[in-house]
Amino acid sequence: MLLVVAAFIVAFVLLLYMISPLISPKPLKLNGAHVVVTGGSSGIGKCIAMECYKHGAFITLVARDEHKLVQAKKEVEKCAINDKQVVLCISVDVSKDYNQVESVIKQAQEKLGPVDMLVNCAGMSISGKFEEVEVDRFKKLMEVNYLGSVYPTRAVVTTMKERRMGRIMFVSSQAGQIGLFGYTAYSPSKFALRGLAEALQMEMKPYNIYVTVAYPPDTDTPGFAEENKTKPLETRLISETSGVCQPEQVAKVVVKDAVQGNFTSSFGPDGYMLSALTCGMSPVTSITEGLQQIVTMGLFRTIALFYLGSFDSIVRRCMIQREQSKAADKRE
Ligand SMILES: NC(=O)C1=CN([C@@H]2O[C@H](COP(=O)(O)OP(=O)(O)OC[C@H]3O[C@@H](n4cnc5c(N)ncnc54)[C@H](OP(=O)(O)O)[C@@H]3O)[C@@H](O)[C@H]2O)C=CC1
Ligand SMILES: CCCCCCCCCCCCCCCC(=O)[C@@H](N)CO
Repeated sequence: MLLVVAAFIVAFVLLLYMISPLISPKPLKLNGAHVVVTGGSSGIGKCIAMECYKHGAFITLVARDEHKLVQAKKEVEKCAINDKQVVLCISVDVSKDYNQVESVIKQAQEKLGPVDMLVNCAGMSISGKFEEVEVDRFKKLMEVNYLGSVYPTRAVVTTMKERRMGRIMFVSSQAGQIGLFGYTAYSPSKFALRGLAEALQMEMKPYNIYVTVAYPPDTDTPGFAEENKTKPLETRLISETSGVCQPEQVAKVVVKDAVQGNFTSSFGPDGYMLSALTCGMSPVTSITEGLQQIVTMGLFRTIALFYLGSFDSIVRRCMIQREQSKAADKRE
């Protein structure tokens, strides 16, 4: 009898342990909130700012080029839902000097109040074969994509912890979930954000601060157009698997996930599968999410093997084609 009771108690405690991390946080109210968007002057970042503005937020746009910032400010202002809303522009390089980043964030907080949500979207991509990418580009991408997210985050967390509230978003990429041909410099800088986010979330959760990592596929932006100018054929063919989406759609999804406090934000069916497959030890934010991961893991891994096979064959085909055309050139 005693044994049965003890077994029940143990089972109950285990169940509580399993369920406790699954409890969803309370959604953030965007109306009246101060949202800082780095990389807010273009592409995905600009659309995230517009999406938040449509929900009544106050916005600080952070980027380097002042002209682009002013243009973006005008576009964001068109999305206003009341006449109290304000868009502030700050020109700074988020990847260079921490003190500078800290001081501009301070300025923004003085003008628009404490930051409720930080969106780390400033970033860039360089693609190319490993041995053809200039060595200093590896450092550059880590600086912009990784340190450029660490610095603004570091500048806001103290106040967030004091206020016992906040949201921090990191814009990674599907190339931050899977390493692809041509992304030897880019992928690591996006994988790094995941590690940062996991560690940070564990520290921040008791303070009611929730971290979101967004993994968009190729998205139709000025940055994407720039990247395409030098993208290897292999990278293009492999990326086409998950298609190109519009920044407005991406913005809608990621803002919703951040508001809800979801740790992972993915886009489209491939994005969904990739996220379930690569969930690892990442935090779970709802019971459905946890159950879906448990049930689909084996199936998605099976599907993934077919994808990997097709990527390998793309790489092989491109190599053979290149060798043939080289040989033909020699003959001429
Ligand atoms: N488009 C895509 O296919 C995908 C993009 N992503 C990621 O989304 C993010 C946004 O991409 P996207 O919208 O395409 O890019 P864009 O090139 O269109 O916009 C990038 C933004 O970041 C700013 N920025 C770049 N470097 C710095 C810096 N050092 N300091 C401050 N601001 C900076 C730019 O302004 P300025 O140059 O004036 O500083 C600009 O506002 C990036 O992190 C990218 O890696 C992820 C998946 C897919
Ligand atoms: C079950 C398994 C499913 C597997 C699906 C795999 C799909 C892989 C596609 C990867 C696309 C990478 C896009 C990178 C976008 C990016 O970050 C740059 N464009 C930035 O400018």
